[in-house]
Amino acid sequence: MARRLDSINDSKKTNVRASFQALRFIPRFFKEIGQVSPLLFTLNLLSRLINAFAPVVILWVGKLIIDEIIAQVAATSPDYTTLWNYVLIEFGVTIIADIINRVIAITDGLLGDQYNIVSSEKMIRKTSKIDMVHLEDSEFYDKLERARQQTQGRVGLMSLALGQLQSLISIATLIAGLIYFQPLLIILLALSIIPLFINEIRFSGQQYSLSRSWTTERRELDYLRYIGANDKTAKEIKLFGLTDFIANRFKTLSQQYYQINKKLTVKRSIYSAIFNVLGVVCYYAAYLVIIKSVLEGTITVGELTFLSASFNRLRNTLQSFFTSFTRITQSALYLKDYFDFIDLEIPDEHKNALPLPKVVREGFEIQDVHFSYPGSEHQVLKGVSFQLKAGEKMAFVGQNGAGKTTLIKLLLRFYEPTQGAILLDGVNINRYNKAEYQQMFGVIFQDFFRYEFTLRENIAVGDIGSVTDDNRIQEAARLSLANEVIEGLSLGYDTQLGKRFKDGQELSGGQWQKVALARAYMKDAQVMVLDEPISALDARAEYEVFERFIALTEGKTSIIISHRFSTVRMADRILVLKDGKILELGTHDQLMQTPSLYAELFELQAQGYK
Ligand SMILES: Nc1ncnc2c1ncn2[C@@H]1O[C@H](COP(=O)(O)OP(=O)(O)OP(=O)(O)O)[C@@H](O)[C@H]1O
Repeated sequence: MARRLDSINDSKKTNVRASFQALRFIPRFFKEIGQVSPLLFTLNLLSRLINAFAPVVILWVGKLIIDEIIAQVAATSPDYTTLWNYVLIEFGVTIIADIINRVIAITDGLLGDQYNIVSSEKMIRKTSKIDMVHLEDSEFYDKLERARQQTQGRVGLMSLALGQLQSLISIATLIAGLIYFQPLLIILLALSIIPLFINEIRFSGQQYSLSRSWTTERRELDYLRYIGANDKTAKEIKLFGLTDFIANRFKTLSQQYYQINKKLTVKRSIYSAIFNVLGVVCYYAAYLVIIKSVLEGTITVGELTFLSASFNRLRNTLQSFFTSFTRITQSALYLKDYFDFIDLEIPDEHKNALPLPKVVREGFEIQDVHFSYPGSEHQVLKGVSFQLKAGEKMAFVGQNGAGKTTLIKLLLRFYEPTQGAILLDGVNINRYNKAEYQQMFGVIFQDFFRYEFTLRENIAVGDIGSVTDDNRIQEAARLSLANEVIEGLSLGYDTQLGKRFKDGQELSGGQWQKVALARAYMKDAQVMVLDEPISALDARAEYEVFERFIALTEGKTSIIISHRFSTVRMADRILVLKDGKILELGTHDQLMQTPSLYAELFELQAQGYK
């Protein structure tokens, strides 16, 4: 069942066969819906089953009524009892069918909503298990986009597919009526419907191909829409006068899609119209056959109304059955994307994983690590080797793009080295269970996320299980100086942060950093990593924060990335990276005593403060 990511790189051309093949996902889709709420699902199916017979029953009673009227009009002493009973039956059936229709509509809505919740949750959970390598891959994002797109269409697909089952039974009963009275009508019916069906299937395949091949562009359109109307980008867009640039880019791209789509839609409509005319011709041919039978006295007038109405009803039901069918095949192709995504194979980390050391004894050993990002030729790390001893505080410094953050990402197993290895207590880190291994770290990245949650929740994301533990949250806030932020907030820890939601309060860059830093203090992590998350703090605050960090992580292994040398010097050892290689490694004093890049940069910064 599980599939590899690269095995679902289907070609863009999707044909009719692919549409039909995608239908194999429908039973699984129904199974999932059934599991969401067995009761609602059964009720829905039963209601549809009962109502499937309603059309033929109503038409048949209609025939009985007409025949009865004609009989009573011709009778010398008419008796209307049977007639009124028929009318009463038709009335009853109509009312009951209407009530059942409401039940179908309600259960459809409820089931659809519930399935939407369950499947969206599944997607969120699945995404969290996917490797960073895939998450940073644009092709992967296209898949995700198509799977997400299916989320919106799932409710409609469900009622459509269930409706098809109902239509199928109605069609069977109506066809049985036609065969009983006039088998010739079936041939006319087939003639009127089949070309329309083939046409629908053909265009539906083309429509999906088009929409699929435009996934990347649609993602770009979404992005342009987002940056064009967004509080975060508004400042720059205004100041740099980017509105026209973004709007024009959006317009050009969407116009291209519109034009291709329009061409296809118009073509599809023209063909449909032609085949529809054929349908009308067939209907009138059938009508003539029926009239002829009445005139020859082989069927009654009631049967005439029954047959002509049945024929017409069948034609309409079949037509909508086929149109819905093509819509279903189209949606089923998206369903395939969704299931492909859900079925993505995640290597079983628990198998053969070694137990993680409870306490790090020796530390990390980075052995001749080389690394290039997937899909890139550029070697970011070129043979990096060093030891990070247990309990040691190390600082990484180096120019922008030197590879500091990349080194951290490898240490955290977001990526694997393309060459070389990283050992923890003498064992390659990829031998440990990844989730457990990553739990060992308390990390704050420079591009930490600003969650538009409350302040309390923003701090608690460092250890979300403790979201109700006021003492821990307050202590973490005190250590990171985030408690100073609270003074300006109306609802204290319960203040909503950010501007997206009602009563949200925005923080300054430095205040956000203090909040993010508090996350690192939320859990008692064995290894702490601060990847330049406090660059926006004022000099006094940064110094204070680092002093606390050093004191608090006493005896713990930690890594600090910073461009401020006053901070860096507090580390036990300093590693200077240049173009993916280690240039220098030593204590502050050692590096200062030799003519080093570190000493040069340190002096340069110190001069600036004089
Ligand atoms: N996800 C990625 N995919 C491809 N290349 C990347 C990715 N992230 C970083 N790089 C490249 O890797 C190189 C090193 O980046 P890295 O973020 O490790 O530098 P850094 O030393 O932390 O820099 P800074 O001080 O600016 O944060 C850069 O050339 C960058 O363009």
